[in-house]
Amino acid sequence: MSTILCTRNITVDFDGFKAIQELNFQMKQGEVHFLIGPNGAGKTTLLDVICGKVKPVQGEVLFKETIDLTNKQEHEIVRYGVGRKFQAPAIFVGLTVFENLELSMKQNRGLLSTLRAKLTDGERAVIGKQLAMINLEDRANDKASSLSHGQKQWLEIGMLLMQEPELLLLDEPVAGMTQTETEKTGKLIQEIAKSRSVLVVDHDMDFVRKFSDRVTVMHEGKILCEGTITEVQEDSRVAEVYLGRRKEAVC
Ligand SMILES: Nc1ncnc2c1ncn2[C@@H]1O[C@H](COP(=O)(O)OP(=O)(O)OP(=O)(O)O)[C@@H](O)[C@H]1O
Repeated sequence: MSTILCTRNITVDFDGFKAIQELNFQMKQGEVHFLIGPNGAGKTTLLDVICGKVKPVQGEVLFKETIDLTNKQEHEIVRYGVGRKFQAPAIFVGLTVFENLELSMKQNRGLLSTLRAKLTDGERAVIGKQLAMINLEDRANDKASSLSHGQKQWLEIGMLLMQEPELLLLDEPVAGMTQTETEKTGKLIQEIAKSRSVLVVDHDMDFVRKFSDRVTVMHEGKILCEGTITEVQEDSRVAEVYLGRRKEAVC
């Protein structure tokens, strides 16, 4: 498997505080890779660096081994094939589920002209396929505002997928979800990873256990250890950094 993403010696400095320190991280193509670690470990900051929201003071981020994302703007990074989902869903609640997906497909037109333009059969089929993937086929014509919390998250994932990213970054995608929604989200991520790579930040250890291919544990801006979830859980350093904070999380 080739490497989809690799960071070399990344350091992020927030006014003298190093949120990430000389970090060398890599993930393989087609992997569901989880980033875990105690609060403040630097997980979200790493996603911010990959998507161009935060610029490191040193190091580089290589996408598909050759594209250096470090000096690219956020919108360019999206075009290169990196999609980022933030914790709060960024959907248009006044539009239908179908329209939200339609809008995501046609970024080069304005909002009104996109909604007035006639879709081709091919485009309808693409949206239909996406609706099935995110389990919202029967909600296509409902306003996004009427969806449950979990369904809104899936809709946003569907919107990101309309851009055909090769790497999808998900920040705590199951936060606030019911057990059933969490389970469906895990299955959706596994389905996505059949054709793309997915990097997920999450605290829900049952979720990580069930759906990760590989796990990286971060602590104080560095990588503490990496491996399968079983390997990571057996590492005494991991138990140590969680002690007194979320001991139960690694047991
Ligand atoms: N814009 C910023 N300015 C200053 N400090 C920041 C900024 N963003 C993050 N930090 C600090 O950097 C550290 C890493 O934050 P980050 O959000 O990446 O951690 P995290 O591992 O995602 O934590 P959590 O699990 O709580 O979300 C924290 O100490 C945080 O307070």
